[in-house]
Amino acid sequence: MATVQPEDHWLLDVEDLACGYGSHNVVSQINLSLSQGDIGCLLGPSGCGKSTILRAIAGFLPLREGRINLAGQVISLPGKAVPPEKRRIGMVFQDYALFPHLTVAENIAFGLRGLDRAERQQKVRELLDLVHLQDLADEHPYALSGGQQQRVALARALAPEPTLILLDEPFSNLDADLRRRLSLDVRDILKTLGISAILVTHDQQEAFAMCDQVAVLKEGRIQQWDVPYNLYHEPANRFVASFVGQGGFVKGRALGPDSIESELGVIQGNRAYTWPPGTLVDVLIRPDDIVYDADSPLRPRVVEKTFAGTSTLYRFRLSAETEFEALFRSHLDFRLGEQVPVRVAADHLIAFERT
Ligand SMILES: Nc1ncnc2c1ncn2[C@@H]1O[C@H](COP(=O)(O)OP(=O)(O)OP(=O)(O)O)[C@@H](O)[C@H]1O
Repeated sequence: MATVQPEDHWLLDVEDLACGYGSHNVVSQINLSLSQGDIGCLLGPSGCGKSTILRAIAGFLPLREGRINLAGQVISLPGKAVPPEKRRIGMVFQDYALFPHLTVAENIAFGLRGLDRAERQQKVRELLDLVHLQDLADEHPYALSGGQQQRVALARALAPEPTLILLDEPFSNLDADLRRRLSLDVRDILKTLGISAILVTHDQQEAFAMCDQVAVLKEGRIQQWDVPYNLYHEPANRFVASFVGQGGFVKGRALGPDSIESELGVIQGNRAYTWPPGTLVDVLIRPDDIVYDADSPLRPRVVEKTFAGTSTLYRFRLSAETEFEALFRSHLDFRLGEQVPVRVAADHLIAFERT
């Protein structure tokens, strides 16, 4: 298919993609671009279309609109597509999908059919080293833990030296601790090799820890494609603000471009809004925006308390219509019903006009 113009520097460039099943589009107006070596993420609630986009990139689902470019080549257009096996895209799935009758080494060697025996053995050794499974080369998958099986699946996907790796909820069968460690290991491995990847997940901590750019999806549309820091501190809309990170909204009234009057006092930030004074708004309050201050006249009541080891998440009620959360180090220990002096200490002022 046609080669993309040289000025197109993206490794992966998805433009105005729409696709779906049966009569309706499941995703549309999807635009995202990845540089060589970057890890992107599709993050969103169940059914929002994450796997559908991944299938379109892998070549398993035809495009209804738009275009996908990979490494300077157009790989998908409506009615035209490079077949999946010719895309140089590796895939890792939630259920590992290893061949049960093959050993670890044989599973990894599966994708290396073009090489002679010595080259294949050498390559398998390198990959086993990379995923730290040197000692398990002759084991069968059933003798391995979930985390080890997923490392084998990653090594197998990396063996043919793909241009891009697609990871579809690869850690969801693992417990929380292993999930966290393996996601960081996988990031290290991909970064060492300089291989680009797209991760599908509904776990925002995993997305933040592992990815350079994240697309937050809702009902088949990207709400924001951005670096994790901006998603958290500069959410593009109310959905992203609520979906990413913890927190809730408190009613307020604009005093000026960067200050809002609310039941929690006047909240000021580093953002200039264009709305006129008096506009009714909802202000986003993150749990880390609230600090304990013995001198504060603001004394909300504790209505919920979740102990999490080093910290405790409190839910406070200030009035019938104002509740918010706060995260305190756990030595600040308050009882349910207790009134606690707090104040807002936020430098990012995120607010949306009340509709
Ligand atoms: N093969 C299919 N045929 C018809 N509809 C499908 C098919 N696969 C998915 N869908 C529908 O498309 C929508 C998006 O599905 P998709 O699997 O892309 O979502 P997802 O965000 O990956 O969800 P999850 O996190 O639950 O895996 C859903 O409404 C789903 O029911």
